[in-house]
Amino acid sequence: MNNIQNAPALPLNVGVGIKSARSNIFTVDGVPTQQPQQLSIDYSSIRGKDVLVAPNEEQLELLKRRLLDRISDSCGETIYEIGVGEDGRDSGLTVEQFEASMRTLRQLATAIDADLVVLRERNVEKGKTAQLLIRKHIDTTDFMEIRVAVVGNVDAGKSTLLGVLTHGELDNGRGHARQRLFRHKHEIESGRTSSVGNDILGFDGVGNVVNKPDHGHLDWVKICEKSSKVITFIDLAGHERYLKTTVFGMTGHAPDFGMLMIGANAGIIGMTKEHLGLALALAVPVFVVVTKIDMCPPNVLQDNMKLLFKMLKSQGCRKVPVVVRSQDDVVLSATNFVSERLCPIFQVSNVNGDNLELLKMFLNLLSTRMAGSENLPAEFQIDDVYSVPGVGTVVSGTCLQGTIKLNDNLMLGPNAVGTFVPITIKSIHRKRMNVERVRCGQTASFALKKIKRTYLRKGMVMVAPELKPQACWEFEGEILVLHHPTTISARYQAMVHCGSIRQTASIVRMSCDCLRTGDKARVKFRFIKQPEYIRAGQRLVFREGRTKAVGNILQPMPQAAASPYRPKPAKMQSRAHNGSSNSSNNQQQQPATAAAAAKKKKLQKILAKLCSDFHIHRLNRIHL
Ligand SMILES: Nc1nc2c(ncn2[C@@H]2O[C@H](COP(=O)(O)OP(=O)(O)OP(=O)(O)O)[C@@H](O)[C@H]2O)c(=O)[nH]1
Repeated sequence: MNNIQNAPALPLNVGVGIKSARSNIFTVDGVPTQQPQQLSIDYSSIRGKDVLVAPNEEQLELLKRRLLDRISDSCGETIYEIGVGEDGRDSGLTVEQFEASMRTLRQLATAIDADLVVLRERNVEKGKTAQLLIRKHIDTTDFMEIRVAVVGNVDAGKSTLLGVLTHGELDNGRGHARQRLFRHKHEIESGRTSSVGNDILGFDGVGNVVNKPDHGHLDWVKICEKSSKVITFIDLAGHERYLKTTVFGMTGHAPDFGMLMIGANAGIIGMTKEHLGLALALAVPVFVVVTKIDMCPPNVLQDNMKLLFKMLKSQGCRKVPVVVRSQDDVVLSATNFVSERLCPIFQVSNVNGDNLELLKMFLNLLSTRMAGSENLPAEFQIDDVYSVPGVGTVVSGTCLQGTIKLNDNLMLGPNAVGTFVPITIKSIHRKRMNVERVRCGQTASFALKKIKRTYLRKGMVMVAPELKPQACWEFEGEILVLHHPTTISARYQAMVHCGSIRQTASIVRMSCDCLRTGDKARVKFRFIKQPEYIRAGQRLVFREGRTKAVGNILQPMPQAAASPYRPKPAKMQSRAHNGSSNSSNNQQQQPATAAAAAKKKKLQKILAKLCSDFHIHRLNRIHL
């Protein structure tokens, strides 16, 4: 079985001078900038493996700038490798050089007000190297935020693992740990998650868990105040019945990573492949957690691991699976995880706690994928709307770009006719904590001034006025059909999930006559109910029952007008039916219209009877 040591070598995104996953635009104060002249900082004098041993004043200043830059690039922390040169070759320091380098790095960390933790020390041919986590102190109202979507089949142990991680108490194997996470009575009774849940796990500057439940309850504000990094778990339902909600959790809640849970004894069953496919389609990097290893016979575990490896390595996934067994493996997999190809696998038990520490260490090292667009105009997608007594209308969601501050004026929309209205931000909460601003990649709730709850819906956005937002009835996208029993042709209707938008759309035209499983096409869609705010490049999922297509938006079409005409949906077409789409559409339209007319007549009859029974005359005015 593969261990991380046997996995193909992947480039590390750490180390002095080794390029970070995101583009580096260097600045004097470590804040990312778009100004090209700042790129001219010459770092050539700090490229050597022994630069930290005895740097001069100038080198020290450059090292500090470089460190600040890397920290701001990763939104608050970086993993630094000492004893490795810029080119990655010729690594290793003598014991004295290593000690001197550590002293310099500690000095630098103090100078920039950061914590430093040694993650991994290694003896290589020419001496010693180490990887260290440098995490900047941030004030009590700020913290780094990583969102992890928790997916997997029913009974894989998702809610249980989250209960164990966030409450620090092991499970009894009969559902004890998950009880605190359920939000509805029917969930407690059935033991099944049906909604999108949020649970948080906080880490301090040196990576210790700060969650301290008080009589089984977690105080989110206290956790956030003590945390440098907060992991938000988006707990999703495993049952097929709730797939629509699970898809919404994966698209609307903008997760940075996916945690695919698999029961060791059950293996890859039910919705496991479906959920993995969804994460892959949305380009969300996935790691796997195999639970229940305490109750699984070794031969069953081995067989299921073989199948898991086979699935991850298959053409559709193209992942490099690695089993994480030690702290070294954790550091290696966390630092290479952004490459999206690596798929770390943890084997844990929620009952006896096996390997849970490795999983926590891994979670502590994850860094956000949504960074670097703080200076752009603000864009916030709404995934939920509430009416809070004494506060008013509250919306929650994710800031996709820019920064939003208290009393900012933004444009909210689109409404049913595609317009946006100006609104003012009254107050901001992050994880139930009052804050003054929210940056890209962070989730938040806003209390809005002078707006009714009924005006709002999931899928709306709040954007900076300079973006001049426009709503679209139509857009062009490129889709790949993952599954359809027969063929898809023009006028086919299905649900489009795109960000927090969830609306039925109809295919207006396609670049080919019909689409079958595995086919790719350029397709023009039209929303059925109302126009939406969409952007080019957004990922989308197009599904109806077992039919599933994935793709991305190529071109929003804000100029397309609303039409009173709604195309009749095209139901599944038979395989034999491959002729010209136009003629076939006409043939189909007649029975569809006839059926609609018959339905209307029947409804009119019922209505007339109701009116005469109850002596109501005004009902006659209702148009069917
Ligand atoms: N022995 C053992 N039992 C476990 C472990 N993890 C979870 N369980 C048990 O497995 C059962 C199902 O766990 P859940 O956490 O409800 O599973 P789920 O994946 O959240 O299920 P849905 O919410 O329906 O999607 C519960 O009775 C848990 O006590 C484990 O590591 N070992």
